[in-house]
Amino acid sequence: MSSWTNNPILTIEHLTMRFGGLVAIGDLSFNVGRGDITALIGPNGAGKTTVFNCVTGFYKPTEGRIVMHRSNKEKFLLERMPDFKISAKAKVARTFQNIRLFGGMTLLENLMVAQHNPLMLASGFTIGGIFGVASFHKAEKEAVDRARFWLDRIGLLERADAPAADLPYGDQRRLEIARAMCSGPELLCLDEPAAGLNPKESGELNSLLQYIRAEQGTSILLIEHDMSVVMEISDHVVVLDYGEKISDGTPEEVKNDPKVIAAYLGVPDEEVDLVEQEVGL
Ligand SMILES: Nc1ncnc2c1ncn2[C@@H]1O[C@H](COP(=O)(O)OP(=O)(O)OP(=O)(O)O)[C@@H](O)[C@H]1O
Repeated sequence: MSSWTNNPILTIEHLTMRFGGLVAIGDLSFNVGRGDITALIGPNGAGKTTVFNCVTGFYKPTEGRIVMHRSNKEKFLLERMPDFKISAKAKVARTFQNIRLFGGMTLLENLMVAQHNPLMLASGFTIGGIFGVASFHKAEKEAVDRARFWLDRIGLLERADAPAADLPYGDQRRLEIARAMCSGPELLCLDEPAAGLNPKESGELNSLLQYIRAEQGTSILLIEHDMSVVMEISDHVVVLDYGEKISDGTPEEVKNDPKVIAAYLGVPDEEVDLVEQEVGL
């Protein structure tokens, strides 16, 4: 049986999100398997980013439940939590469609900012930091070590003190993922990580994501339009169209699903065979 049925890390149950009269997500249910790379795909406007915004606390869903099952057996109802707690307690981190690094800060500083919460805690909310309390020094050293580990991992350790804005686009994308990893997530949500990357950068991204899954044990949920990335690295693919799930399975199953082909080609189901013949699929 599949990990998303057997051992889910995230369960989304009957999720609905309305914006006034517009139903962006309608009664959507799916699971994310623990240790899997799960891709959420679908045509433009299908509701993918809205799902991410509900999972990470940027939107409060109109209806439905989103449950995070942490490895220590704790359960969190994400639809009831503010975004900072979703990151700190439920251990869900995300990146955005548009890069949101602090361009004027160095690479190292960007990764230190991601660890602000544990550092504040260790400093007793500033006082301990000012007086040089040992626990703060220890936490600070661990934060620097973690930041350096991830810079090394993405091949940017030598540029630790350079401003983030000076990096090429592909490096900035990987730095964002490294920053999200510095918060120690169990589930990493990535919104179009391969957008705008050239084939070499796309290959580097794939290796990084496979490393995160295999060596760090972090589950990944990603929105992606680049089908080569989706087919190469995902274990599980969920397809949305007009806010509803139209397919859910392995990449192979989804690729051959007539409903998916119809949604992508924009033709009715009954005409799929004809269109496939015409385009040579
Ligand atoms: N804050 C909002 N207010 C009103 N409508 C919204 C809001 N956010 C999203 N929508 C609408 O919800 C629908 C789904 O949008 P969403 O951005 O989730 O789709 P998507 O699948 O991520 O699209 P894309 O692939 O183009 O990023 C769209 O019709 C969009 O216009």
